[in-house]
Amino acid sequence: MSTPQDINVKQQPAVAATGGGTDTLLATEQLTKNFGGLTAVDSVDFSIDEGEIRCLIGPNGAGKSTLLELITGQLSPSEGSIYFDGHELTGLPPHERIDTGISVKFQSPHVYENLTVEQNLQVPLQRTDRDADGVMAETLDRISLAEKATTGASELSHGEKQRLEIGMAVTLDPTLMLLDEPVAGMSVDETADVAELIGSLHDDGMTFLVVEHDMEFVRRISERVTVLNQGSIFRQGPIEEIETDEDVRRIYLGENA
Ligand SMILES: Nc1ncnc2c1ncn2[C@@H]1O[C@H](COP(=O)(O)OP(=O)(O)OP(=O)(O)O)[C@@H](O)[C@H]1O
Repeated sequence: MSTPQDINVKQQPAVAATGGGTDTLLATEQLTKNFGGLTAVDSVDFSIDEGEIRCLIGPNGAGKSTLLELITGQLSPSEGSIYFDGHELTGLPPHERIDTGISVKFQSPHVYENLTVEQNLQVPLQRTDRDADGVMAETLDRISLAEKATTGASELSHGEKQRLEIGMAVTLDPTLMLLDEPVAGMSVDETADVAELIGSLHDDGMTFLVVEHDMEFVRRISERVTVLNQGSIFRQGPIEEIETDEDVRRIYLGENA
């Protein structure tokens, strides 16, 4: 098992190559993942600045979830490196990455159906030495589930379950939150609630990387967007530029337009 090295990401070539500024929080360098003969993520140099809400978009099979899972450590890269907040993450197991300040909410809800809302939040809280009562009250309030604290998770709507899972990640007070399709299958109102929740966490300084297909939601939460296509970064820039880019429309937006 490798140990975190004190690497200043600001000095990494990948950061310079991808235009990362002096506040780069996460950087990947030549990150590659092969599944047999298929290259799902192909030599990706990618970076996120501290305080950003970055959305990662792209057609089905572009490699978005794979990139996320390489960052969390669910998958090991075939080649390349990942740096976060001054440490090299490559080779660290997922739980050690969480300890560096990365939390993740995967695509499908991972709440404990047989526990109440409060008990679900207690699960990650046990990992921390934070003031459990204070964090519990604040989180319930943030995710608008205070009135359902003692309700069984199985009785929650899809949107409430998604908010609960974001809340579970928030209890760890992460620096970077990774969200994989957080509003998939949600109603317009539920989607608006999640956008508001992300906005309020961002106001408090949290950085986000969000994989999402819902362009209305992307427009609402993100200023800067990265487009992945066939495992490579295809375009990167402000949402207004990305949306009007003919090539992006062709490979991605055309699907949903
Ligand atoms: N465990 C795996 N084994 C083999 N191939 C995989 C595995 N995981 C993903 N792939 C393949 O890698 C490619 C990228 O998949 P990935 O799920 O990362 O794409 P995505 O952009 O997240 O797609 P979607 O938007 O549909 O979720 C796809 O061709 C997929 O079939």
